[in-house]
Amino acid sequence: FPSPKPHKNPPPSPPKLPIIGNLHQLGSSPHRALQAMARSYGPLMLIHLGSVPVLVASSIESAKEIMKTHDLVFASRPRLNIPRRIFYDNQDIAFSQYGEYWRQVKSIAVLHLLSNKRVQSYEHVRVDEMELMMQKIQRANGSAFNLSESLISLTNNVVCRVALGRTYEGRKFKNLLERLMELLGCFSVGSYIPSLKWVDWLSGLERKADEVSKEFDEFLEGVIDEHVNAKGVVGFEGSKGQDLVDVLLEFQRENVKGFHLKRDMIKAIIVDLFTAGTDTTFTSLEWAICELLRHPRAMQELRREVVEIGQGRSSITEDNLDKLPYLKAVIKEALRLHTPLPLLVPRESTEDVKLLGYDILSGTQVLVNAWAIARDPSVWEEPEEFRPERFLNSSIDYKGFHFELLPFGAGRRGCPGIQFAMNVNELVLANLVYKFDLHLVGEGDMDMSETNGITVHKKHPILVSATARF
Ligand code: HEM
Repeated sequence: FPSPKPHKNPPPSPPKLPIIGNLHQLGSSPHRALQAMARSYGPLMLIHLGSVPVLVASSIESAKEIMKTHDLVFASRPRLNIPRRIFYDNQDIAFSQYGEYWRQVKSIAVLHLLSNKRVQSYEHVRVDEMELMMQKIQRANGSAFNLSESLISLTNNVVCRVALGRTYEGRKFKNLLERLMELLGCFSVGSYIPSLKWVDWLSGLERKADEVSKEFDEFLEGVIDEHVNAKGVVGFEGSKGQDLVDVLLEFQRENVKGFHLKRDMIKAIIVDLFTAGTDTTFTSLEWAICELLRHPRAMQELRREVVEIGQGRSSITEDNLDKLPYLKAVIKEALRLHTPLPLLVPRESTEDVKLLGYDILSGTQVLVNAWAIARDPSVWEEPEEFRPERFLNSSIDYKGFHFELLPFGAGRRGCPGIQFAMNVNELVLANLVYKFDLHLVGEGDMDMSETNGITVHKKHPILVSATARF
């Protein structure tokens, strides 16, 4: 925790309560509560979660200051109680503190695990899993079909096959992943109010985190042993070439640049790929489909585009995807309205710094309200409306260079999995709309309630009735 230093010119702060600070104001939907607070206290405000000062950025300018102008100062992450227990003392990529270790593992991720070339090499995995899902929908033969559940299986299976070489479809693995994600979304009192650390223990939160990480560890031990024993027989059932565990084990053997990748580090990175890669990808796809079902004109336009490209062939292939501007616009618009991680992943400053005239102390936690920026009426026309057309003649992209649209963050800490996620989402969405007429099951409008947690899902699954078009 930061040492109490005199604070010369801090950003505006809402009044706080003793001990809990502003915690009680966050409610079940912190991104919405913080958006409302920013209307009174400005686009750069300092709130207090327990005893921890947290800087909240809610405008393009303030986000740019943090993730571009002073990106290096804000390139660390806070040490939080639950992630520390899950990621082998933060030896993963997403939660590790800024420094040489993070630089090494991030560069392994960017250059070797998630590079465009590597992602491309798994096209067969995406196509297989997409076709399997389409067959399941077809078999439902027009009766109510839980599309959300199917999308979760698809994203889990893709990450499993790419990372581990095969799928683990049993209920047990799915349940383990669900518990892991739920824990990451839990609020740990002890991380913010040191004097109440015992609450995490008493509530069973720490025990649950330790149990889940132990179970995951046993699972990963088995996976790694399997890979080590199968040395030379690269790739498992159904996969061609290397999977990501193979790539990491090769790094370990070769000791590249004198950097020794220990077994715990490999496991932490794999857990990261699951926690950062499955839920986010599934959620963004689910919201995109949900908006299309609510907006028949947009659905029709996308249908027109894919039919023109598909020309009666059985599927839309990956090499067609670049010829589908409306598809890309739909996905961008869904990411704008439903930023899967609305407050991104918290950062932490490592030096004192001046931001928009305010003094920010070293050790301040930072949240960027990307969701609020993406709905800012001073930036976006009719921001609450789903209008994919807004992106058709616009250069605005989500890769971290346009600060009005930041679903993947930006700068050094930006998401390395954009290509991975987008290849899955574009392929699945294009084929779903190409192959089926989808209708919402049930009466009335689609329920748009959100879950609370680090990733914001649709609360209730999408149930559709699908008629095959071929
Ligand atoms: C639609 C899907 C996804 C969304 C919305 C998303 C979003 C994000 C965000 C907001 C961050 C934090 C960025 C920041 O601090 O500036 C992040 C980091 C990260 N993401 Fe993603 N992500 C997605 C998919 C993926 C996938 C598929 C993978 C890997 C398979 C992945 C791996 C990571 C990792 C390893 C980090 C940590 C980077 C670091 O701390 O240096 N993400 N992601």
